[in-house]
Amino acid sequence: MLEAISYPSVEADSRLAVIASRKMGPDVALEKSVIEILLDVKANGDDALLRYTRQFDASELDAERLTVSPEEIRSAYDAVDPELLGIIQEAMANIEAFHRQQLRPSHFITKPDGTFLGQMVRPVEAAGLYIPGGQAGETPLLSSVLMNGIPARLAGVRDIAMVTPPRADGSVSPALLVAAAEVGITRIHRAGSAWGIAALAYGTESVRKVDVVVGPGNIYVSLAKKLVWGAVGIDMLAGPSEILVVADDRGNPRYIAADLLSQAEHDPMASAVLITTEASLAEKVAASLEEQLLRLPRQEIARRALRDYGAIFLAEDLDQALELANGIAPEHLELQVCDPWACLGKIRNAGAVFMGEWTPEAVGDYFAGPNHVLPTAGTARFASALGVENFLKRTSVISFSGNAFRRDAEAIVRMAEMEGLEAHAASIRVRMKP
Ligand SMILES: NC(=O)c1ccc[n+]([C@@H]2O[C@H](COP(=O)([O-])OP(=O)(O)OC[C@H]3O[C@@H](n4cnc5c(N)ncnc54)[C@H](O)[C@@H]3O)[C@@H](O)[C@H]2O)c1
Ligand SMILES: N[C@H](CO)Cc1c[nH]c[nH+]1
Ligand SMILES: [Zn+2]
Repeated sequence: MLEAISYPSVEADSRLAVIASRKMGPDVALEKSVIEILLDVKANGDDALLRYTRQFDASELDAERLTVSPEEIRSAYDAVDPELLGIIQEAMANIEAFHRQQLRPSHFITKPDGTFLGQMVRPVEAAGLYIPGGQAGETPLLSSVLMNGIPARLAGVRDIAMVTPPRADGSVSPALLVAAAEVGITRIHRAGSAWGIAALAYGTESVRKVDVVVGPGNIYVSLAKKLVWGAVGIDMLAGPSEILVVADDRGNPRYIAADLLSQAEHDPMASAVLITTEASLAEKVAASLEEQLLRLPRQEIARRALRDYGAIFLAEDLDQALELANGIAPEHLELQVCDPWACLGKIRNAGAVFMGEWTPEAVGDYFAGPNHVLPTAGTARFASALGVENFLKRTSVISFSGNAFRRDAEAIVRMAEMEGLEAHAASIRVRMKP
């Protein structure tokens, strides 16, 4: 049972340090194990992929099944409830409408002296999406297919690859396959964890390498993404989920407990924190957590997340509660307060903010439209939600006329000389002579 901790206090500081320990700091043992996997896949391709997949996910998988066949996708449509397909399409429409606003055209400016300056926006040629398999591949995050795939398609990426861990019998959930087909994913490979990321980054016989790797995942996935950055681009570190609820006396304890559990059930490494100004609310939320936990199929996962990375902090006032939230910089921040709009301006660090009692975090996970792939472990201080821009590059374009060149030549030569870069200066001077 979570007990409220007064904030500020020594006890609060030590609990905050535990929560902060989820940050991806140097962890020699973990990094070593992930680096070994990455190097193995880089050197041994499909052989390594199959070895890890058989060891961790599907003991019988063979090389021919590393890539999902078109027949499997066709038969997935027969296995999926048409009502679910309709819901997927409805969610897609919301997500697409929201992300369409993120498209930015190339732009150029022209000057009277004949100078053209601009920025050409182009999609990456190939993107790789990591779609979590869930525990033992049994609870695949089909909503993550939509959240990753739709911005990639809107950006104009031609080759959209997806990797996901297979289930124990080697299959991939039909719902996941249907969602991928609906979104326009071009190829699907059965490969999870760090080896899936390595396959996308370095390529294997079966998996063509990509230019950018995006998507959420557990600690191994996130660390692998961090380590392959440079060989490919990545979106951010979207690791184990987290929720932080700020509540005043108007907060509904049952709703708050339910929302905390909605993220705690993702992963034993998930984090769920309540900061409230009301001691009686803190007690009621703690009791409701216990009661609701008993009804959850993923009770064990949620319980561990709460035990290891859960907390209830009792702040002196709302401003202090919001400041503490800014310091934690959570992936999801719920404002379960009397006037959430009055608080919004004080929020500086959060992946997404959920306003008031009718906006539980799960609304954003599935349906509202903004992306649910979000920065975790304090990285919301500098990172943002996945979006169309993660699949785009901007190339600068510069065109000078002779007049513009002659006007600026001397100044450029002076700057090059100041840096001691004579060849730079010479490349200007050679054009200054008749
Ligand atoms: N931040 C976000 O935007 C966001 C969005 C959705 C999900 N998530 C998070 O993504 C994660 C999904 O995790 P998941 O388990 O459902 O799926 P996952 O695909 O990320 O993890 C399962 C994979 O990890 C492998 N694995 C297990 N133990 C391993 C080990 N010791 N070494 C290497 N690999 C190992 C499994 O074999 C499997 O391939 C959760 O933490 C969830 O909270 C985050
Ligand atoms: N809450 C997750 C992001 O942390 C996204 C998700 C997918 N399905 C359910 N939830
Ligand atoms: Zn969720």
